[in-house]
Amino acid sequence: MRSGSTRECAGAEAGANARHALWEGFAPFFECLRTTPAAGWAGPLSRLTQERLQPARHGDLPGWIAALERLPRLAADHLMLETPCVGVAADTAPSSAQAAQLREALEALHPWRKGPFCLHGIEIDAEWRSDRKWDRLADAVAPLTGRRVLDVGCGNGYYGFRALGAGAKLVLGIDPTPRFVLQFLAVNRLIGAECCAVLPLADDDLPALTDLAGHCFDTLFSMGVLYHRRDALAHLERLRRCLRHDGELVLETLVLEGTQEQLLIPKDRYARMRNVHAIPTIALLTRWLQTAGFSNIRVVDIARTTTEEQRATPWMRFQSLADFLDPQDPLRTVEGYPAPRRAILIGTRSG
Ligand SMILES: Nc1ncnc2c1ncn2[C@@H]1O[C@H](C[S@+](CC[C@H]([NH3+])C(=O)[O-])CC(=O)[O-])[C@@H](O)[C@H]1O
Repeated sequence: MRSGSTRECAGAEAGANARHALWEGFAPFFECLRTTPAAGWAGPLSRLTQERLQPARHGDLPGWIAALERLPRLAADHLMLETPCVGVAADTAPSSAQAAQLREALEALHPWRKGPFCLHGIEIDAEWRSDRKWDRLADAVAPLTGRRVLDVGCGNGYYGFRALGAGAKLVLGIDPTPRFVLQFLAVNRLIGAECCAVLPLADDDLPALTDLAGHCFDTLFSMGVLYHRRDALAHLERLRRCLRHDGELVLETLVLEGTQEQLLIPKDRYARMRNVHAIPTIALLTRWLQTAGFSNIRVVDIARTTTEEQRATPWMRFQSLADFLDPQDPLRTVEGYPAPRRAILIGTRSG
């Protein structure tokens, strides 16, 4: 029989191995960050990342880390970062045992909200066809070649990979949901991008970092986040301070139809989401952007979200948009509000 102290040692060793599997995924990014004007962020960011990913902080984390460790090591001979299905393939297809192991480890990270990903023959058909949003913005943003990109509320980092594919030299994604960080680590364990990471942070973490090494990003994405923030102006001001002068903000958010400055404040839920605080018209959103210090503001796309773009799939088996719309009138949510309609606005940091 094992003694208590042997068991403790075995537990400590397993914990250390799990931490190793995590840090192995972030290390190349921190090395890359140290070569940029944001080098001052590397220390605080890595400390914050370690703190937020303490296994004790999140009950599911040990299981997700174990899934990460079960991913087979496969050659990354062909990267696919410029195609709708982001992914990787090897010259030699994985064995059936490796393919089964890969599928099982990726399924352990369910639900996959953003994608698609094509990983050694396995297609992760996520809830969102994120490639469609990318198609709506790709030609409108300043060319990403050689730029440093910050993606706030990036989910599992789908757009970060697309930004690398479009020539960005460094992409930092932040998202406070640990599952999405682990999904990124799984995908990137296979892809092997060095100057790209998703870290477990929120927009509230940005001011402290900006004081250390502000103004260092050339392009900043904030997509699908503004309506989750109680103080939209504070969110926009934080974003501005991370951008260099003339740097570009790409803001995607829910908008209300109408030409006047108006704001919908859902009474309780909006499309079954508890945390949608406010939906402005484009006129009001434009004024918020001006107030926060952006200029050259332009609307590059307005689109109603369709049930082809957001839907349940085998990789996201919960309810999705079709369940959140009024079955008698798909132009309304189940609560009777206008159905989701999203706009992409681009502005540059003026001050
Ligand atoms: N305070 C916060 N700071 C940063 N992120 C946050 C915060 N609160 C929530 N999030 C994160 O913001 C993301 C919102 S989804 C957009 C994903 C991607 N951008 C997309 O455009 O597909 C919404 C949608 O599906 O559109 C989630 O990943 C949250 O964890």
